[in-house]
Amino acid sequence: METKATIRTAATPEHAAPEAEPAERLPMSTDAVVVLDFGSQYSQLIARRVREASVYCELLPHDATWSDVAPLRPRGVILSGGPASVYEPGAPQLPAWVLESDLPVLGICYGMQLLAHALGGAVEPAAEREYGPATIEVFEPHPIFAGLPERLDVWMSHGDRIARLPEGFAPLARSGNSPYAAMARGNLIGLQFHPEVAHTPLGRVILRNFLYDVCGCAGNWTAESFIESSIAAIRERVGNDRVLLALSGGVDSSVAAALIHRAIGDQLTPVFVDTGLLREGEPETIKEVFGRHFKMPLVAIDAGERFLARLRGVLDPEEKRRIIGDEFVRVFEAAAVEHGPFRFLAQGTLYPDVIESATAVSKAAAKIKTHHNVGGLPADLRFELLEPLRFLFKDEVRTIGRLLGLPEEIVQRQPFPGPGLAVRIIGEVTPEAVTTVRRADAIVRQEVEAAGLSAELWQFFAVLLPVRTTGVMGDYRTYAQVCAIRAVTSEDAMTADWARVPHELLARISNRIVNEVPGINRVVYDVTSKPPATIEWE
Ligand SMILES: Nc1ncnc2c1ncn2[C@@H]1O[C@H](COP(=O)(O)OP(=O)(O)OP(=O)(O)O)[C@@H](O)[C@H]1O
Ligand SMILES: O=c1[nH]c(=O)c2[nH+]cn([C@@H]3O[C@H](COP(=O)(O)O)[C@@H](O)[C@H]3O)c2[nH]1
Ligand SMILES: NC(=O)CC[C@H](N)C(=O)O
Ligand SMILES: [Mg+2]
Repeated sequence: METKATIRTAATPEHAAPEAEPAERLPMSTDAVVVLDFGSQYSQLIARRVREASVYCELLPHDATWSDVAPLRPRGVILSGGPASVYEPGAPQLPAWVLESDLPVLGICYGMQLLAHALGGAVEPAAEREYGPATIEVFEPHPIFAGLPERLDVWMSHGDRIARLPEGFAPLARSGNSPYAAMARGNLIGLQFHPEVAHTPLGRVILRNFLYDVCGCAGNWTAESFIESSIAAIRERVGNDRVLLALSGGVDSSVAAALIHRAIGDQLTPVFVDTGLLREGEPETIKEVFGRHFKMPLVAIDAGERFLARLRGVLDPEEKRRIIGDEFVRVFEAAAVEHGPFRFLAQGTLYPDVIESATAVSKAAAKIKTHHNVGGLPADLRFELLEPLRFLFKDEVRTIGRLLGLPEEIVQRQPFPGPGLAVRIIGEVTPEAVTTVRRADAIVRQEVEAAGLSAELWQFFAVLLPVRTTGVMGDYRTYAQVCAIRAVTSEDAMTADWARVPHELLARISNRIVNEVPGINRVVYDVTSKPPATIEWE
């Protein structure tokens, strides 16, 4: 379940995400399906829904080859939607292996149109586009609709439609706008609507029908099976060598620590770096909590001055991220001289970090930002990476953490990005700016916790803006900086909504920040969801 042993050399492309070796990802007995990503904004959601149905799956680029896919021994293939039109020149096409493999196929939206196009049907622009809720009428029985009513509320998002079915396909359902809302020929199935989104309320049943009845999956992807197989894989890969674990005290690296420790015991050395960009009280809390719950010695390194020195004068967010990723590794290299030798660097990297950082997962998906622990790693990394959580979503990691016996105070911590306060200071990261945003952040945290809202929110924090505005305090004119408050709800950080927190809470936060934090005279609340914004401002 971790990345393949690759010692990075000068020849390795700069900042490329390390490729994982599929054979290491799951035990022989686990059923898997492949999701081919044609660029839909919902591709990750399909993967999540499949995992929720206890079937292992991976999201692969639409042009993945059979040799990419074969090690997973898939029992079926799901084709995602996508922004292109199949009949346009250059539109992504169906890889030949999909039909040659005789595997069951579920094409969703663009995926359905591709199946139709590849098998001799006709796809054309629809006279009327169909975006939003629709009701379909299922008039032909098929296992994909087993146990479902004849009329189904679904979510549509398409501008093309199938004008003629390919030979041998039967229409299964229609909507007001789509005469072919679903089609099938045996185990080749197409759906014009999106079963993966919450707005298709019975979509999970449709996906389960595909996975269990059409593909014959047993649903044996569970947290317990993951723990067992990763422990075996870690032992085999690490052998008698030693591992340096980058421990932030956050959920992901704490769970990685517990898992790897269970596999290799004291061959593991956790290293916590105080980057000088952490929240108020964080270094102390982490050392204290770690000492209470983990039976391993922790190496703590104070590297605040190094990080701040390298960030001086840097304004560009991606440049900040790259520098921080690089500096982390330099600190680990120095730690290796003192406490090593270490063959492996372990990190709590998760699937969303990988998906959003690089185009390694999806050539059709754009790079949003360089997570310091993925795309921000230097090209000359001297460690092999050990990332046992690299294919997991956050909720899966929390479940695994609980099964490994970690307490709620660790498992429920709000996520905090590795680049820390540096990406919450828009513009240059100066020691003064760090002090200012840290104080404001502490107030946000205290007040949200006092209001009893922390469990409902995914993240809540302060952002310091490089904007000064006029104010009046004690009859004097002030001209000081603006602080933005960000509070979001989310399931997995891939999408998020701004939290509708009580106005009284915002009033208390605003009052305290303006009164207690020198340099800030105005507080604003961020009311943007993700997408179109991201959770962090940089
Ligand atoms: N201050 C730090 N010291 C050592 N390693 C760190 C530090 N900050 C981040 N890392 C490494 O980078 C990885 C990614 O950071 P990230 O914030 O995504 O995960 P996390 O801190 O483990 O969990 P969470 O998302 O809950 O904060 C961590 O899992 C850890 O391996
Ligand atoms: O370890 C990390 N290194 C990073 O470089 C990084 N950037 C964002 N985040 C966290 O990831 C989630 C999604 O954030 P965005 O919506 O801002 O992309 C949110 O939970 C962010 O806090 C990071 N975590
Ligand atoms: N959501 C989709 O997959 C859209 C498919 C195609 N681009 C269309 O507009 O019909
Ligand atoms: Mg963190």
